Amino acid sequence: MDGLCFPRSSNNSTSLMHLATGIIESFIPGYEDVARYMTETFGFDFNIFVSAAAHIVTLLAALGFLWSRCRTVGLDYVMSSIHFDERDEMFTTILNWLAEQNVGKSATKLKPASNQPRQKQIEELEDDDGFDASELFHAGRWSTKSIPLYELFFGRYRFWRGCRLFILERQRREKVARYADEENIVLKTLGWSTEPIKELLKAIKTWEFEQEESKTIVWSPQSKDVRRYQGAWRRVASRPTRNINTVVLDAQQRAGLIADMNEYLQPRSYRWYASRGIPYRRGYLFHGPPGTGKSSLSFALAGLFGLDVYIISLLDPQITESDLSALFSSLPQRCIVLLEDIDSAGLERDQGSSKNKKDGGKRDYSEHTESITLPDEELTGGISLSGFLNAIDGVASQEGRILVMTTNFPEQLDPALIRPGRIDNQIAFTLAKKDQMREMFLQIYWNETDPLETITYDINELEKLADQFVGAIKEDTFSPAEIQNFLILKRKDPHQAVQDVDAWKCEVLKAKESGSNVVTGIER
Ligand SMILES: Nc1ncnc2c1ncn2[C@@H]1O[C@H](COP(=O)(O)OP(=O)(O)OP(=O)(O)O)[C@@H](O)[C@H]1O
Repeated sequence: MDGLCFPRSSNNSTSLMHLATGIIESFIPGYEDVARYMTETFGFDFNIFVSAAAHIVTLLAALGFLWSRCRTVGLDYVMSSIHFDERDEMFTTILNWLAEQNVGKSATKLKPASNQPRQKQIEELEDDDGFDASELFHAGRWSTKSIPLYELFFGRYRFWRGCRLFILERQRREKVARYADEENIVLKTLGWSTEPIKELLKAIKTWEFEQEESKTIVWSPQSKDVRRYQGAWRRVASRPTRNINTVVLDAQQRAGLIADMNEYLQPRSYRWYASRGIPYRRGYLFHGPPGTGKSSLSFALAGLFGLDVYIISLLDPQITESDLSALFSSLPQRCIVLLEDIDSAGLERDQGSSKNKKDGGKRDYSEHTESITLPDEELTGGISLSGFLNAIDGVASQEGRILVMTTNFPEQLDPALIRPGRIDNQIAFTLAKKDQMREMFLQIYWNETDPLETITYDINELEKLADQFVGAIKEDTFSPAEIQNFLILKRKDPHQAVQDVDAWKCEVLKAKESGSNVVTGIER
């Protein structure tokens, strides 16, 4: 310290001061010169000033830290909270709800909504009339109009509901595995009861219901590698609900089916089944030729009763028998499980052929049907009939679900698959009857409720045209899908449909007879 010109004193505080000056100098070269200059200019020891400032800053930082700890611990003590991770059904709903509230609208940090169904953006576009229908459609241009949906970024948000303050914290969590949850949210409020948060959650659920009232949510099995962390099912679509009246069926058949499902779904039915020891499950088989409305009716029924649809393909190589059991056990209490084209799912029983015979895990179904032993594993699709029956009947399988199987070939199904108790009601779909064709014709051209249509037809005129149209086609000849396809082609003019129906009919029949199923060109 020889180079220093500060007045020397023998007391300890001065030597400490010089020590401090030396330390500061080693971090900030030139500090000594500045300190000397300041001391000489202003006539006081600048080192004392710096040292005091350093003490004050340290003290304030310590106090700040203590305050934040006390506040967190103290607030945690007087607050109740409910925690959600990504697997919880409410996780996305809460974020979506919040994004719509003032807190979401005024937030300065947002992120694109990861779980928002793409469908929503597309629907918002559908109302867009900024497109000229006479121009060629261009998907790229159309998609530039899509409005991305956002949700709150990680952080802490406060919002009021009535007189109560709520806090939402969106937190990133440490990754415990490749596909593990990476975030969670915590809803907090002041007080030692979680009731106000539960009330809020009920209101959020109601909001969600109102948002999706006219939607049917479709789920499919989660892919294998993420199933363990993100649950068995994944929401794949949210489709506009199909009005049950748009599926043209025999009126009595439709009414009977609706009454049957309604009776089953009523909460009191659960008690009735339980008190008699009958498993609370119901199964339907929709059978008939392709394009007769089996899938359409399944979705329309889901919409009518507000049920989600869970679709499983038994041919999915990712689904093993144990996966199937897990899928059935993690269904919600009320839903429709749709298994389409069950005849092609390769569910076979082992008849003792050397090809299929396996030693282990046999199950005897003699009690239910003829004396036949089924192995636990068959070849096709990895799911055997016994594995499938175990999954749908097993103790872990969710009660309250409705199983709908569809097939074009009911006669090919194993009796064990469709025995009462598994399939309680069978609905036969047929090729188009006269009444069905008439109803379809009227539905296509009667646009009373469609404000986008420019031409409206008088209902009496339409009824006359419908009669002419139906008069030209023999019933049980074409599927409703074929009729619909023709009417869509002629959707601009019902007169044209009546005029062209003979030519169309001949062409389709000719194609069917030749087995080609190919009809020439599209003529409007
Ligand atoms: N009964 C019907 N009422 C109204 N539309 C129908 C009817 N049947 C078929 N369609 C129309 O035909 C198309 C195909 O129908 P859908 O997929 O429901 O038939 P499907 O019987 O399930 O056929 P597949 O056996 O090939 O799966 C849909 O667009 C649907 O609107």
